[in-house]
Formats: sequence, C-alpha cells, structure tokens
Amino acid sequence: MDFGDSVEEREQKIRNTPHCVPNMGHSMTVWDQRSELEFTKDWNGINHVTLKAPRGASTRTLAFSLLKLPSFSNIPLVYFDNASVSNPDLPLSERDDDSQHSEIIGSFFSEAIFKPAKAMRGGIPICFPQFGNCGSLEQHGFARNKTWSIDNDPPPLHPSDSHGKVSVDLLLKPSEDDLKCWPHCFEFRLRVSLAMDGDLTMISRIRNIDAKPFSFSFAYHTYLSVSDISEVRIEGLETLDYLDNLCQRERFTEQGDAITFESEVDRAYLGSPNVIAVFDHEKKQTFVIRKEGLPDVVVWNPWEKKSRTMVDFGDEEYKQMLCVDGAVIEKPITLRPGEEWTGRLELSAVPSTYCTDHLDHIGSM
Ligand SMILES: O=P(O)(O)OC[C@H]1O[C@@H](O)[C@H](O)[C@@H](O)[C@@H]1O
Repeated sequence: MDFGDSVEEREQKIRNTPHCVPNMGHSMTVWDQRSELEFTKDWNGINHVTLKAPRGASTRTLAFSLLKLPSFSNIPLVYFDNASVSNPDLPLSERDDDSQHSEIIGSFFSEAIFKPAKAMRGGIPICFPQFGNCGSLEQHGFARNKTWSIDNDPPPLHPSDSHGKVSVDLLLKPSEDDLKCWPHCFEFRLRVSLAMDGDLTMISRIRNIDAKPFSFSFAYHTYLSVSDISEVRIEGLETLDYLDNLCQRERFTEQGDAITFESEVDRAYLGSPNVIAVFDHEKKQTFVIRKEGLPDVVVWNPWEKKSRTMVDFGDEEYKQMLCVDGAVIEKPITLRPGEEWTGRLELSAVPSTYCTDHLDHIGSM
C-alpha cells in the first residue's frame, strides 16, 4: 500500500495546514480542518480516509478505502447527518430541517465480495482507461482495481474547488503490469471533496507524461441508492441519442419525456446536458448530478434476471439501486504528450420540492 507518507506523517502535515474559513452565507465560521480528515486502518489493515464536513450540530461524513482491491472506488456511504445515520429509512419529509439529507450513494451491497484485485460493487468506481468491454482491457479498465496513494503536493485547482470543503487528493500511476497491457505513462490525480451541505465533488485530472499520444474512455460509475427503482425518474436525457448495450450498442433516440424503469436498462446517452436530475418519488429526494468534461451519461439497472447471475449482488437489490454515470464514451479523449484532461462530477441530494423550484430548466443547461 503506497500512501506516499506514513499515516502519521500525513496527519502531521494536515496538523500544519492553515485553517480555512468557508463562507456559510449569513455567518462565517472558523472551520478547523484538522479534525475533518482522518486516516485509519481497518481490521484487515486496509487504509481508509474519512472526510467530515460539519454543519451546525450535525456532520456530513464520507468514508472510503484506498484499498488495493476497489482502490479508491468504494464510497460506502455519505452520512449527511447524525439523524440520517440513526434513521436512514426516515422519509425526508419527516426529518427536521437540519437533517434534510440522507445518504446519497449506495452502500455496499449485501453480497459484495471483498477480494483482492477486484473492485467491490458499490460507491463510485472509476472506469479508466476503458469503459465497458469495448477494448482489449478488462471490463471498465484497471483503475478501479488499483492502489491509489495520497497526493501530498497536487498542482493547484481553482480556489472555488477548495473553499468551504474538506478534500483529499489521490494519485494513480501505472504499474509495470499496467504498462504491459496499456503501454502509456500517465498521472491520474483525483480530488474528492465534501462540502458542508453534503455535496460531493470529484475532480479527475489525467496527464499524458509519455512521449506519444494516447486515448481513453472514462466514467464515474456512480451507484445511487434509491427507495424503489419503479418510483425513479431521470430528467435531462430526453430526446438524446443513446447506444443500447442490450442491443449490441445499436444507436436509438430517446422518445420518452423522462426515463423511467420497468426492465433492465444499459444505455450510454450521448452529448447530454451538464445537469441531470434523478427523482426518487418515494423518498421525495432528488439527486442532482452536475458534470463538466463528461459529455455522455450511462444509465444502468440490471433488473431481476441479470441480478440473479451477479454473484456479488443480492437477487432483489436491483430495486434499491441505479447507476447514473458521468462518462466519456462515444468520442474518447486523446491527449498529446504533456496535455491534461479534467472531468468533474458534483453530486447533491436535495428535497424534490427544492429541485422542482430551482431546477426546472434541467435539460436546457
Ligand atoms: O459488473 P461491472 O463490471 O461493475 O459492470 C456493471 C455494469 O456497468 C455498467 O456501466 C455497464 O453499462 C454494464 O454493461 C455493466 O454490466
């Protein structure tokens, strides 16, 4: 496991980091960043990162492991507040104001397999340098199965990507084995940030440090936790063309007003707007996905029959999940030597009423 520094050294650096003072709207609060980032080892010796974003009396927490297996790829759960931790099933409408968010990302599935060299299902695995099986590499590329290290000295990002957020920077470089199957030198920097309102931001920067160009496809394979898939509707993808993975990637045009679910779906929507909304009617909650540099959107639910064939997935768990991935699929990114690509995804969970009032222009953005 390569953390760059030891956990102790890393913690010392964080202790030396100046406090940041985020703008909280009406009030300014000194946000003591020292307590907001934790590195721990679990009983398996696996290193974990926990980001904590305090807001009033509650704390939003994001924990994930830098496992060798699912590498960064598992974000088990976002706890938006203490109330939602103790009462995850309480409908949003029955929570008080300060606990108007529940977890935004699917937890591990009951039959998820914790086995080296294979990503564990759930969270947000990173698909790179290949999405799906359209290439010579393993399904969804190798990045999701790798060990990521902590990046102690990341090149700066725009200040708005840091203010009011607690963040961790990760780094992936190809191993000797990776270079044998994909002979391109790259640096993949990933910033994961949690804001006080619980919004999760992921910024990927992939740089070509090779002497020749390379091309890749990419996805944030985002497992959303939903109350009941039959009660879910996606807005922002209507009228778009999509490649249907269930029909040998044949191209179709979406005809419906919004995407709803009554059977297996496995599609890549092409050239989508930068804001997509996933409405969960039963929970009265909406996931808002904002993305940049990610023109395509993958929508996947395995439904009943396929679920039964998936060894790391319960037969009924398709009802409580939906993958909606910001992705680059149709036109792979090509980087010349020295060039860098950035792909950014922001995920929020808001009460659906808020969404109707504020995001009625989804799809036109
Ligand atoms: O089981 P995996 O490798 O994590 O992939 C799950 C699914 O991921 C989706 O993104 C693909 O479109 C599906 O075709 C695939 O089945």
